[in-house]
Amino acid sequence: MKRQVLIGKNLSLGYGSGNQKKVVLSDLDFNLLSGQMTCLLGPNGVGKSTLIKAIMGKMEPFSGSIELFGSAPSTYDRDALSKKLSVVLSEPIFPAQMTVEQLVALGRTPYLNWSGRLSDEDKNVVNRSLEATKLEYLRKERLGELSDGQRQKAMIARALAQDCPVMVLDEPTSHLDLVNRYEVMQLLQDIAKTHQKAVLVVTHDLDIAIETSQQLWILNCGSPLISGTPEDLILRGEINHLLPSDKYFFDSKRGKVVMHYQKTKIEIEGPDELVYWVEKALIKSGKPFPKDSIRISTNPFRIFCQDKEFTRISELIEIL
Ligand SMILES: Nc1ncnc2c1ncn2[C@@H]1O[C@H](COP(=O)(O)OP(=O)(O)OP(=O)(O)O)[C@@H](O)[C@H]1O
Repeated sequence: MKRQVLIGKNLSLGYGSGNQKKVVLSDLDFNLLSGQMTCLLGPNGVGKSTLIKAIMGKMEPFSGSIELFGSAPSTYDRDALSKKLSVVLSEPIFPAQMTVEQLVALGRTPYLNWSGRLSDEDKNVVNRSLEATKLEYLRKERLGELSDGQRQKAMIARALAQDCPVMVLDEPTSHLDLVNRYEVMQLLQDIAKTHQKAVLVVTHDLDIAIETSQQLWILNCGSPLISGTPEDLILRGEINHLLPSDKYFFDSKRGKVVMHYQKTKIEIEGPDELVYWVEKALIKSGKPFPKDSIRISTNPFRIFCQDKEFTRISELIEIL
């Protein structure tokens, strides 16, 4: 049973006051559900990090409300909040001398007794968090000596060790390679599902968000927050709210953002999938299109044009 853990109603957020007031987000309504990973997407400067600050209780709304388990985040004391909400910020501050293991153990701080010692259970949680993020081999390494991506994973491991019902991560995969991006997002999705946590991830990776999340929240300047399953947003065309330009659109058949290319005037004959890539390469080349029609065959892959036969698109482009 999914539960609403974080609710925003008519939320308006921004900076400054009086004449200097700058409203960044207005009339925002949302429900973050447990058991799901939700990805928050939107263009640079739209206010994603601002929303996270409000969720962390670091700023009061200009109007409307935000409730974490029924109370405004700013009303929780530090200990109580750190048992409800773990946060991974995009530009984390870290002591360079600290080891990965020490950082991850910090996630257990809210649960330590007066002695400040880790219990066996705390140590188990730290080990499980290192294991889940595949960081065991780096446990004794100092944070200052890690790559940006390794450090990013260590920050995620710390948030996992904090074991809160709500996890909020601001661009947690920005320094990771492609495979690690998928793996970390898949891990967060698994955690959400298996442990009934509500996970909110700010990301610019639309493809990975579509592939791994159960909910998308789309923020765009001046419009209400759009939310729904990725598949619903694609089928209803609402995903295009992320792409205000006439230059791009979300191709639902291919499942990715593509540019509006000017159609070629030449005739290309062959299987749709191959015609698509040959046409794309011809347009991108900027070369004049061949006067003759093009035919493409599969098994073996061949391009026939101007009485010649090519095994690669680049060979055809070279002669144009
Ligand atoms: N401390 C601040 N004081 C005043 N304005 C701020 C402050 N922090 C952010 N802003 C402004 O608020 C707006 C939203 O910024 P925010 O960092 O929330 O955007 P974002 O969606 O997270 O962007 P990005 O994708 O680039 O990280 C921007 O116009 C920014 O200039």
